[in-house]
Amino acid sequence: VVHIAAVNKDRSFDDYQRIYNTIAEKIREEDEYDGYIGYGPILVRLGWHSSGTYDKNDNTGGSYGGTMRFKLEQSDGANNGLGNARAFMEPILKEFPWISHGDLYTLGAVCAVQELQGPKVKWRPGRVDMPEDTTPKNGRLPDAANGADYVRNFYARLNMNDREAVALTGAHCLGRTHLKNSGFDGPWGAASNSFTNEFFVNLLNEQWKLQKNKAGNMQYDSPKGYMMLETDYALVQDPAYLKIVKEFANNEGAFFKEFASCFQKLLENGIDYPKDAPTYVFKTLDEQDL
Ligand code: HEM
Ligand SMILES: Cc1cnc2ccccc2c1N
Repeated sequence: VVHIAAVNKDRSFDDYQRIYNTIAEKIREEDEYDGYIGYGPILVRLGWHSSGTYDKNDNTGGSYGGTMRFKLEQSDGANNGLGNARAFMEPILKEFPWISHGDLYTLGAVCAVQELQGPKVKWRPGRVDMPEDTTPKNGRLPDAANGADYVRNFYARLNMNDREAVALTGAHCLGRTHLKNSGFDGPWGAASNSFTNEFFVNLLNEQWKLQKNKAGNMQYDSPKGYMMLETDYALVQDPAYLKIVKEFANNEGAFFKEFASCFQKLLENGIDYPKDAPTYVFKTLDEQDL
């Protein structure tokens, strides 16, 4: 499968910055969502899950076709709860009908990372909505009840190495698990809407206890009420991963640099960009004094 980015000469940086600003202002406005976590974390998850179906072996899946808009993909249990993120995007699609779903879902994720004080993430337009029958089969998104070998294998399908895998998992500094979505519970109170290297600091510094939660699923809980998935905790069980976790826990800049590059790579997996395709770095609302 080949997905060529469509270069739309009628649209400029300002058009996309306007969509960025609309999303960013809506995140700022609707701050009460999910116990005042806000929509940032779930917008990051929407962009990530739109892209996480990619398979480097046949270049299928990924963000290009915007197939997250179809009910087949939405019915994948791993996507439970993302309807709230899609509902958030509905009015944006109405106001800017010229943007593809793939571009909007990935732009929303980049906007959320930046507005939550994370690193600048480069973004390129050109994804083209594909028909429903191009939707990949369910089952390509990862399952949390696994260890390091599974995690390494899963990320290899997305063409991500150990450093990229650890950096991407660092997005679990944001938001929380919801029993009704995934059968995992928490962190309570400690859920955050600031993009930092806290995930790695907590992983190393907290006392973790593997226990069955009230849905009967295994998760790691800490006395402070934090939680980690088994696939999170795998990052300190595997020596190669552990080395990188320590680096990122001690150097937030190194984490930000790696996240910025592999998040862009994740959102662009499977897409061929013509040499005249533009690359955008959006300004935050703060940088525009908005
Ligand atoms: C092995 C890989 C991964 C697994 C098994 C996994 C699993 C999960 C689970 C079970 C949840 C809770 C969903 C819910 O109950 O609402 C979650 C939430 C989340 N994930 Fe991951 N995840 C993985 C990788 C990633 C990556 C690569 C990113 C982004 C770069 C990411 C970003 C998020 C965010 C931001 C949330 C919070 C969403 C919210 O607060 O509503 N995750 N993840
Ligand atoms: C601290 C922490 C750990 N793991 C998570 C997994 C999914 C979503 C959020 C998480 C989170 N805030």
